[in-house]
Amino acid sequence: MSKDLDLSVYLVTDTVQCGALGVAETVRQAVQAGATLVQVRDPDADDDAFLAMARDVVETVRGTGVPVLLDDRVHLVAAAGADGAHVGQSDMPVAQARAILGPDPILGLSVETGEQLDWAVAHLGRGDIDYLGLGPVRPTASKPNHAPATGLRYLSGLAARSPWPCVAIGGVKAADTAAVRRSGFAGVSVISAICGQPDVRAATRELVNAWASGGLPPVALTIAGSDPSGGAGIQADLKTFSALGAFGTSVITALTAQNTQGVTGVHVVPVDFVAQQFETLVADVRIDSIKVGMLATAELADEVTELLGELDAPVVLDPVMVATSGDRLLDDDAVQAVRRLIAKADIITPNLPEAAVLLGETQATGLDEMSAQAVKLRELGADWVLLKGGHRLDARATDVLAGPDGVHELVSHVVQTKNTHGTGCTLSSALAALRPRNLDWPSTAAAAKEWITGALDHADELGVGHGHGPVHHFYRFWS
Ligand SMILES: Nc1ncnc2c1ncn2[C@@H]1O[C@H](COP(=O)(O)OP(=O)(O)OP(=O)(O)O)[C@@H](O)[C@H]1O
Ligand SMILES: Cc1ncc(CO)c(N)n1
Ligand SMILES: [Mg+2]
Repeated sequence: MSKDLDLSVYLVTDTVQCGALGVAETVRQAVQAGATLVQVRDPDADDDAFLAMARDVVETVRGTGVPVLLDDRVHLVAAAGADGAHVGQSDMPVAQARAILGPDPILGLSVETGEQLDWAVAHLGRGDIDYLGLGPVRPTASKPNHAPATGLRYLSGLAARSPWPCVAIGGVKAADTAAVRRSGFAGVSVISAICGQPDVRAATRELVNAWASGGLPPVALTIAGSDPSGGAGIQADLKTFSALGAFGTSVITALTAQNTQGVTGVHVVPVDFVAQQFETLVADVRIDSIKVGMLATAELADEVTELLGELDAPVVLDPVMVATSGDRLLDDDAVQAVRRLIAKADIITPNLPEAAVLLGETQATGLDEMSAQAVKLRELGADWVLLKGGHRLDARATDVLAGPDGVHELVSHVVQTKNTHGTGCTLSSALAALRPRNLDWPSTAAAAKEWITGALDHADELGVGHGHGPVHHFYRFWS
């Protein structure tokens, strides 16, 4: 009987690495964020302590449908109420384990070499085991004396020959998930990629989302204006997408003649051609995330509102009204149309002047006012509002994120630079690039804030223009 096992995100616990959070709470948060299988592992614990921990984990996941396996301790599976066991090459032989477990519980086997796989194929029936753990992919702290890492290429060769589904194990990181998925595995088995992570849910969701994407990068779409100076607009958006691991696509709403000192002209793209760019693209290319920037006119804003109804990807709306130089980028009569578009957005990212215009109020000066305006802006229809603080820069460069769960502050240090052209475009594009791989908007916003701060930290290394220069979109890549 083939068991319907979801091996995609397989958590192996490590008591030491789980730290103060503890094993059961780590498991609870990981399962909440989408972990599909749990193996309780602690080679140093005695049976009594191990059984207590296993029972705690079984109770923690009760009702979720997520199976709990015991590492090596086949004889404790029934007492723990667990769903099966996993044995290594030096643990109890599979035949003996299966005799103790009976036919129904899940049984996994570690395999490190081709010879071990050949032995299993020659000596084990299809139903004797349910999956193989192939590894180690790379040296792992969890098994310091383990067989030398054989690497994914070698292991995928084993997976291709295996009659059982296989998980990749041993030093597997979130960044490996795409390659593992493309290499024919049924899942990733991880310890330190989840255990001991500062945010277990976010770490787990990154694995879940990477696996769900089939190993492909998210495709992000920017619907915005062109900034020839490269610091803002679609140019900044596409650089940001690329720097953060998304494939960038674009629909251009307006051409600007612009440099780091100002905007000398705007040519708005005819609405029908904006629609034609969009329809031609989405007819062929999947879109996982959307950023909307400069719209220039009410007509364009209303057209984009219609077009967005054709997709269900998350939408980041940067309600662009004025460039850093102070030049207008949105007609006065277009504000109401932008308000209508907000209802289609999942998150909006106004700066302080834009928030004041959208609310018909004066610009917030203090943090309390920022929070109040961010909360009030949610009434326009977007669940999340990221009110950017670049125009009032307190000591922590505080932005305010308001959502269904309240208000979050996003903080960093203040970067002493004049090169802040396009910071808002860049931040909103970072949200669009990161959202498909993240747990939720708060974790996405925290990652985007960290990234934009780094781009500002390195902005002075570019030397572009004599006015407010661009931020450094590729600071993580250029030496
Ligand atoms: N000097 C700085 N130091 C640190 N963070 C900054 C600085 N200037 C801006 N930021 C951050 O950059 C992000 C963008 O905020 P900002 O208010 O500049 O957006 P914006 O006005 O829409 O930018 P633009 O319109 O030029 O694209 C925010 O996270 C803000 O806190
Ligand atoms: C094209 C374009 N979009 C957005 C901004 C906001 O900075 C800009 N300066 N130029
Ligand atoms: Mg802006």
